[in-house]
Amino acid sequence: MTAITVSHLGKTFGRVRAVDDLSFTVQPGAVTGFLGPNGAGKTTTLRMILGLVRPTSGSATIAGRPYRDLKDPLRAVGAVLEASAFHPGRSARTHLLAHCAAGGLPAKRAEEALAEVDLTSVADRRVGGFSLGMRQRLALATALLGRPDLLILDEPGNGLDPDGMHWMRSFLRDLAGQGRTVLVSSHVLTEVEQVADHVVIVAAGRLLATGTLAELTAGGSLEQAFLDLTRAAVAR
Ligand SMILES: Nc1ncnc2c1ncn2[C@@H]1O[C@H](COP(=O)(O)OP(=O)(O)OP(=O)(O)O)[C@@H](O)[C@H]1O
Repeated sequence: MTAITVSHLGKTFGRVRAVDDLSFTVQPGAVTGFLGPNGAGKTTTLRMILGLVRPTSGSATIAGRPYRDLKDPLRAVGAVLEASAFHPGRSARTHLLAHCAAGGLPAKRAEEALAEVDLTSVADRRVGGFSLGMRQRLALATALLGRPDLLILDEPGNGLDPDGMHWMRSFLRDLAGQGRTVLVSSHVLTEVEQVADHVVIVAAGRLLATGTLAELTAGGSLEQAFLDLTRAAVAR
C-alpha cells in the first residue's frame, strides 16, 4: 500500500497560499526526498500530513487513513519536525524514558533507541551540553521509540557538519534497507541526491515534478534538473 497519499492539498494563511493543489504519493520501503526552496511549503505540507495543521482543501493520508484516524500513531509514524526543544537539564536517557512513559512504550525502547543512533556512550550527559548533531540524533531516537514503519523528517541535515551529514545519510539509507519508509525534506539538492530513491519537487506551494531520482536527473545533476524545472515554471 502507498505509505502517504497527498491529494489536491491546499493551505492558505491569510493571503499567503503556502500549499496549492499539491498531489503526490510516497512509496513504502524507500527514501523520498521532498525538495523545494525556502518558503516552498514543505514544512506546512509535512505538518498537514501529521495532522498538526488543518488543510484549507484536499487531504493527506498515511496508509490510507488521515493521521488522526491511525489506531496506534506512535507505532505507525515517527516525526522530527525541527531541531527539537529538549529540557536542557535532562540526560538523553531520562528524556527518552519520559517519552516511553508518556507514550505507553516499554522502557527498554529507550536503551535500544540510544544504541540505534549511537548515543549510548553519552546517554547520561545533560542534553544542554549536546552539539547540534547529537541533538538531531536524540530527536531521531525519540521518533524511533515506537519502531514506526514511516519516518517524516523536516530538514534533518540543517546545521550539521560533514561528519554529521554523512552519519545522517547512512542512517536514512539503513532505515530504507530495513524496509521502512522515509520522507525527508530539504532545500539542499546535493544532500538529497546522495540519499533519495524518489524525489518530490515543490516551489511556491505547487508540485514541479515527482519521480525516481534517475528519471528526474536523466544522467545529469539534480541541481540542473531543479533549475530547468523552476525556470520552466516561472516562464509559464
Ligand atoms: N503559521 C503561518 N502563518 C502564516 N504564514 C505561514 C505560516 N506557516 C507558514 N507560512 C508561510 O507559508 C509559506 C510556506 O512556508 P513553509 O514553512 O511551509 O515552507 P518551507 O518550504 O518549509 O520553507 P523552509 O525551507 O524555509 O522551511 C511561507 O510563505 C511562510 O511564510
